[in-house]
This record gives sequence, structure tokens and C-alpha cells, in this order.
Amino acid sequence: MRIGIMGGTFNPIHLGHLIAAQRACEGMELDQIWFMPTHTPPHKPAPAGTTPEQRRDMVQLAVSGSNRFCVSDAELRREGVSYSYDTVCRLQQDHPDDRFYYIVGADMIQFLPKWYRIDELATRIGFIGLQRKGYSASLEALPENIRAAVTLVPMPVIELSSTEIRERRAKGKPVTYLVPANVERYMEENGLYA
Ligand SMILES: Nc1ncnc2c1ncn2[C@@H]1O[C@H](COP(=O)(O)OP(=O)(O)OP(=O)(O)O)[C@@H](O)[C@H]1O
Ligand SMILES: O=C(O)c1ccc[n+]([C@@H]2O[C@H](COP(=O)([O-])O)[C@@H](O)[C@H]2O)c1
Repeated sequence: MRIGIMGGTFNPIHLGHLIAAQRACEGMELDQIWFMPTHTPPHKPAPAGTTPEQRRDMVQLAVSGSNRFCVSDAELRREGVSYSYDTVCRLQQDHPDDRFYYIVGADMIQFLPKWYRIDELATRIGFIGLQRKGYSASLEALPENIRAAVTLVPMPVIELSSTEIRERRAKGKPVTYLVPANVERYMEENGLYA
């Protein structure tokens, strides 16, 4: 199988993540997308306002209607910083017949050279890079070996982030149509970000 890994903090998951995953799925003819919430993100502050279980629950709700999308808790089960290299090595050990692709937004593409053991990672998997407003999706600045591993997939610009969802919730503004309805309900019921 061709499997896309959609890694993220997902604090919380929003429609930008889901549309990105769907475009990657179509553009690269993937069989499945595994949404992989990080335990501890490598390059940003530890997520505040939620537990890892709550972030995972919201992702689970968001993908519940799909037959191609699912949640992997491989990183949540592993203590410490969630380096993608460690995750990929483990996945390839457990699923030797499958091919893995790592899906990243355009904001992340320019930081790929800073990823832990990126040179080895780029020999193991392909990266699927998606367009995102405000960030250059150009590959020119990347070293040749990393550039060769990235395929760009066009996606409509979805100007939306988890930060915006948290800020709207903190101000008492609705997040309707920005996150799936069942995720909005979960945030309400658990008093998240309010
Ligand atoms: N609107 C979007 N369009 C395309 N890709 C996105 C979008 N939002 C997030 N992504 C991508 O999804 C992955 C996971 O993102 P993450 O969970 O950190 O969400 P975020 O919205 O960037 O969060 P935050 O605002 O808290 O920094 C990253 O590769 C990121 O680039
Ligand atoms: O392995 C790394 O060095 C690395 C550095 C930055 C980001 N990542 C992964 O990229 C994904 C998106 O990261 P973030 O910080 O936008 O949530 C998430 O799965 C991270 O674990 C991985």
C-alpha cells in the first residue's frame, strides 16, 4: 500500500489539515492517510490547553466518516520528542511491504533541512509538499538530496491554522465550518481553549 503520514500537533485539527490530506491522497494516489498526532513537537512549544488524548480524540472524530483516513497513536505512545525519523524507521520495520510518504504544509518545506537525520530520512521516504498561504512552496532553496524527495501537490489556499481556532475560542467566537461539527461539539463539551 501507498500510505501518507499526516503528522501534526493537531491542537486542534481543522479543515485545512483535512483538505491537505485529501489533496495529497488524490494527487499521489495514496491508499490510506494516517493522521499522526505528535507527543512532543520537535520544533515548536509543547501544546497548551489540551491533553495528548484530547488532541487524539479530536483527530479520531474528524476522520470517523472516512474509509481512507485513520489515526495512528505511534508517536503518542512514544515518550519524548516526536522525531519523524524515529517514527518512520519504526513504521518501516513493522510494515516492510508498504511505501510511506510524509505530508507537509508549505511552511514546513523550507524547514526540512533542519529535521533530525533528514539526509537518512530523505532516502527512506518521499515528502508530499502542499501549498499554504504566506509561505513559499519553492524547492529551490533546498539541498539537492532533499529536493529530489519532495513532490509538490497543488491545493487551494486555506488560510486557517490551529492558532486561529484557539484564538477564536478564547474570544468566544464560533469555529463553525472551520472544524468538523463533531470536533466543535467536543471542544464545547470539554471546555477547550475557552
Ligand atoms: N491551512 C493549512 N493548509 C495546508 N497545510 C496546513 C494547514 N494548516 C496546517 N497545515 C500543515 O499540517 C501539518 C500539521 O500542522 P499543525 O498541527 O502544526 O497545525 P497548525 O495549524 O500549523 O498549528 P499551529 O497554528 O498551532 O501552529 C503541518 O505540516 C502544516 O504545515
Ligand atoms: O523530525 C523532525 O526533526 C521534525 C521537525 C519538525 C516537524 N516535524 C514533524 O512535522 C509535522 C508537523 O509539525 P508541526 O510542528 O507543524 O506540528 C509533525 O509530525 C512533526 O513531528 C518533524
